[in-house]
Amino acid sequence: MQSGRTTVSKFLIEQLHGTDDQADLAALLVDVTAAVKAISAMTSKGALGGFLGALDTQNVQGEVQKKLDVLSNDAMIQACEWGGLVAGMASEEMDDPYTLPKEFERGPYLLIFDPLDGSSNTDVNVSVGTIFSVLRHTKIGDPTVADYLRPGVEQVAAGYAIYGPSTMLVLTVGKGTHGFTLDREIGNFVLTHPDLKIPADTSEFAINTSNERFWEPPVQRYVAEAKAGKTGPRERDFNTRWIASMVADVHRILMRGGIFMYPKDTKDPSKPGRLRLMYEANPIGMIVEQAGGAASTGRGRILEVQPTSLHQRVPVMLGSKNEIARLERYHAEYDRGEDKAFDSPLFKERSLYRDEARS
Ligand SMILES: O=P(O)(O)OC[C@H]1O[C@](O)(COP(=O)(O)O)[C@@H](O)[C@@H]1O
Repeated sequence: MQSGRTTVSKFLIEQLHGTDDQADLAALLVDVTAAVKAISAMTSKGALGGFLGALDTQNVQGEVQKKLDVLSNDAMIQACEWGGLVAGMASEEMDDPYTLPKEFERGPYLLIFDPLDGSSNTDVNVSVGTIFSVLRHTKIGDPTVADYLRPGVEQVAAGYAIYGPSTMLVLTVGKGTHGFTLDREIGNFVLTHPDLKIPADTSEFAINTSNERFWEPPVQRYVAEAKAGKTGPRERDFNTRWIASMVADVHRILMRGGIFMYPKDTKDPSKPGRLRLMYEANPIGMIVEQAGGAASTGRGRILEVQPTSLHQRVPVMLGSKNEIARLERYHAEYDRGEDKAFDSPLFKERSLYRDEARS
């Protein structure tokens, strides 16, 4: 390996030196990187390995499972169950938490993950990812579901892998957010993006605009003003991107700023959003905050949401903190009934959206 390069294991041991989690947490995260390398090999092989396509099974969200969803889930379990570092695991692809086989020692952590994020993109060769969150588990014996339902502020580590042109790992143990690139020649992740910082301001937003008429007015207002650009109250032009892989959209924001939104909408009022709190919003929220950004439901900090179920969904708005602050202000004005913006000419044009969303 080229001199001066730092591998992820060396980096973690240095970052965790002298902390309670010194050895075990570093070891667990290294086990996670082993799973990520296995998933990276499968995603990069694609059709050659017969890894594409869907199964005739559905996960607890009612989504048709892709072959890679299940294979990635297996890879995470096999890499992390044997080391005596976890007491249990929970995943987007499993209805209930995974109980370790009897022969494996129970460890001090709970690992919660989305084994393959953006799986709607697997068959079209667009970047996908793996997202993970680590909580401390101090109780003796197998954890109950309630042991997992802890707010994001209690995470001791979080990260994601992105399987794109290169495979990268971005993680935090609460001391900033750092990026590593998989060097396939040595089979290891090397520190390439230390101390990532998200600019406070941005002119780039990411949201699935096909849901626009279902959004709440504060989000309609924010997007309408961004689209109006120089001709509107923001007096500058905005750009938009939507990859439909949260990891890929968030990675872009860590590289150059921006905001990502998957707000609640009236498409399915029973669901307060599409993305899951425990293994999407919380880990990404910690990564973004540790990089100087903000992560909000629109009405408060995501990491302070008290979970009530393993697969619950939340509205997600995250990225450049000044734009998130603006979005929160729009929500507060709307909730106080002070949404004067909706009397603006910009909105008179778009009255269609407003009325429907209020009804
Ligand atoms: O299909 P939509 O509405 O654009 O939603 C895309 C969003 O859904 C997700 O694919 C959900 O994640 P999963 O693929 O893990 O279910 C996110 O990665 C992405 O941001």
